[in-house]
Amino acid sequence: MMPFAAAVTDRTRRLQTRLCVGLDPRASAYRDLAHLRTHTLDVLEATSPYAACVKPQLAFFEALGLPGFTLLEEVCAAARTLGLPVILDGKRGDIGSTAEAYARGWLTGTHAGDALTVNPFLGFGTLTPFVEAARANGGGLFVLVKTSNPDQADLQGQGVSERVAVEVARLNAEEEGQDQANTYASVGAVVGATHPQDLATFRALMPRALLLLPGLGAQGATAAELAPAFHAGGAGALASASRAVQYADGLDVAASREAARRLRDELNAVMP
Ligand SMILES: O=c1ccn([C@@H]2O[C@H](COP(=O)(O)O)[C@@H](O)[C@H]2O)c(=O)[nH]1
Repeated sequence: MMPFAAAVTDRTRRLQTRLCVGLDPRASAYRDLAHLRTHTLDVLEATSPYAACVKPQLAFFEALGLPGFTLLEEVCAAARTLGLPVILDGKRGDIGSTAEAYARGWLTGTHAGDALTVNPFLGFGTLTPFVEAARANGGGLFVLVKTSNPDQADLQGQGVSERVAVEVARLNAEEEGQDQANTYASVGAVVGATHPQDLATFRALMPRALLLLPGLGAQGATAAELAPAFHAGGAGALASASRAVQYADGLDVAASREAARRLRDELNAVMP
């Protein structure tokens, strides 16, 4: 199986899409669990022709309890059938021994994804179990570098994000020589699409990292501002939208499909 970063890059090139479709199934939007399940799987299938990958938000699945884990497994299996790499958005991170369990569960377990978002806030050493699991399994990581929310400035300003970015680049440099065939290494970075003024800096600081850019649509970011995150030819980043696709017009799946198509086209129109 192709490593995660290579699989996403290959899909981007073949289907000409840089869109990551987020799945954040909100229980309050549905009659019952069966309704939530059907709609989530229908949105996944309907938007897949326009998606480079899919990003289930673990919080919404965990909030459903055991049935949520069952649904997550179904989503991951359906995505694989559709050829879509899966990024689990869990923002995991903890002391090393607990990080090992997170890494095992979310990168190698029964409900594992192809990639996981991770939080470096407990220290760079706590990323090691995730990095090892990703490298050993052809998986990917997205380290939180500068998140999309306005409150990120409380703690992520004043050079902190840049420091994390330098660590991401260092981890990726360790892979040089091991896997020169792949343009992008296993460790990617989350940089909010809501910070267009910073995208060129982070692109330059992390040349071999795939950038995950959440915040497209509902959080106000537009495709037109995201070009600096991409390398020439339009590779190297994934712009992510959840509510703007899944609930583009209530629960109308055709509207979700159309929103994904439109976002794909808007991103393609600004590629360097
Ligand atoms: O910096 C970040 C990291 C992750 N997220 C997650 O992405 C989606 C965004 O949902 P929208 O509906 O497209 O706003 C959600 O799951 C967040 O937890 C983020 O927003 N920002």
